[in-house]
Amino acid sequence: MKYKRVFGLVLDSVGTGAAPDAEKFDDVGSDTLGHIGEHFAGKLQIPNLQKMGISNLRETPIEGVPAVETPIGYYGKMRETSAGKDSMDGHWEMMGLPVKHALNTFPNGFPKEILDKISAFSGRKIIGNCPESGTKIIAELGEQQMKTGDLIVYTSGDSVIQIAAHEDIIPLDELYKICEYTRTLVNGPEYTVGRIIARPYVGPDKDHFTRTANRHDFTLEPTGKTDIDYLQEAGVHTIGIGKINDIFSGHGIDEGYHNESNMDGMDHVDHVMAEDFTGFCFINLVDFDAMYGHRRNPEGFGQALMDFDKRLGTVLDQMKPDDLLLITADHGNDPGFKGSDHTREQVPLLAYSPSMTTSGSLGTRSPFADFGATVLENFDVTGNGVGESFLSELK
Ligand SMILES: O=P(O)(O)O[C@H]1O[C@H](CO)[C@@H](O)[C@H]1O
Ligand SMILES: [Mn+2]
Ligand SMILES: [Mn+2]
Repeated sequence: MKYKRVFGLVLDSVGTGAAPDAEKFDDVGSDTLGHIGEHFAGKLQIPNLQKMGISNLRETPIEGVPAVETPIGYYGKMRETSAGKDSMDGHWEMMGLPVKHALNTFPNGFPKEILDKISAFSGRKIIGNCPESGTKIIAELGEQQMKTGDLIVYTSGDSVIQIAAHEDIIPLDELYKICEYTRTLVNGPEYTVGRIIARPYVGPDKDHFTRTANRHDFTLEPTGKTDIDYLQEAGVHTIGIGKINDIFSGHGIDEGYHNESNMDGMDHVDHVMAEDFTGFCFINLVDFDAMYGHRRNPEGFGQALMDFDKRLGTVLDQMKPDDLLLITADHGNDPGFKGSDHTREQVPLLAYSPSMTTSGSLGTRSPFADFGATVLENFDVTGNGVGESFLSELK
């Protein structure tokens, strides 16, 4: 059937086991959901994800979350084909635009010419210039920044330039301007970087610094049309909640909401669900990734999943017969794995509508673009042909 409203919910970094190409990323053995389950030793309670089939889609169920006999909808997995494992690659691929060529990463720091330009533009010195976890680098260099006003510039395993600045020392407006300028330096052809990320923080000293929700991602302009563009052009209403607007540089989004947190994001979902519209609502919940995955904190990650699951219960109760909910993730970020980077994993795929009369497996789908192709088919919109719709399997 065709649905009036489609909600596409991305649980940022909630992977479900190493992808077949994990070796290329040094991520063999990663399993975000599996390791969180092991950490909770039977006490992870996610009854709503469970009844949607979160363990049915796995070879080994999440500990404490047995597979159910009859899920309420359809379940499967997706495998990424993009060259990178960052949020941008994952979301673009979901919307029909896999990232074919690897973007620049900077394991040994940034080229001097780029740093010199940022320095000249901002009138500030640059410190950091290495891959590091964002909370560690502000603990190490934040007090120095408070004295000198220098910019903390760092990266990760992803194609990112991140600029951390204490909000009292470098005002937000200035930080955003520096990031916007930095964006112009790495749009290719010599250097092509996925994201410039403003990382503001507050606090009196290294033991009390906390990052704020004023984080802002300046993403590369999509290199082609994505499914959200095709939807918007066809007059289908498009809503972005959370990082979605940033990830697509605002392209294709009619109505956008910035999230302060996962719970705030779910408030936005409740708000949008109460509206009458025909269209696609694309949601990203980033706390799983930014607050727990990169911090390698399985306790916090599991708690965040349980908190989300409660809100998911409310969403399931509010859904109308012609609503479709699709849940997936953009990559893994296993809190039980080495390092602090994303992990190349398969991602869950869950589909539910109150009008479904049967349930079953959607198998393992690739590329992620099958997700967007399904949304396109639902609204009778033609895209670029990447991905295969599973709409007809939902009954
Ligand atoms: O360690 P923090 O600053 O959270 O940064 C992480 O967040 C970035 C974007 O998700 C990743 O590239 C990784 O470096
Ligand atoms: Mn992500
Ligand atoms: Mn991340």
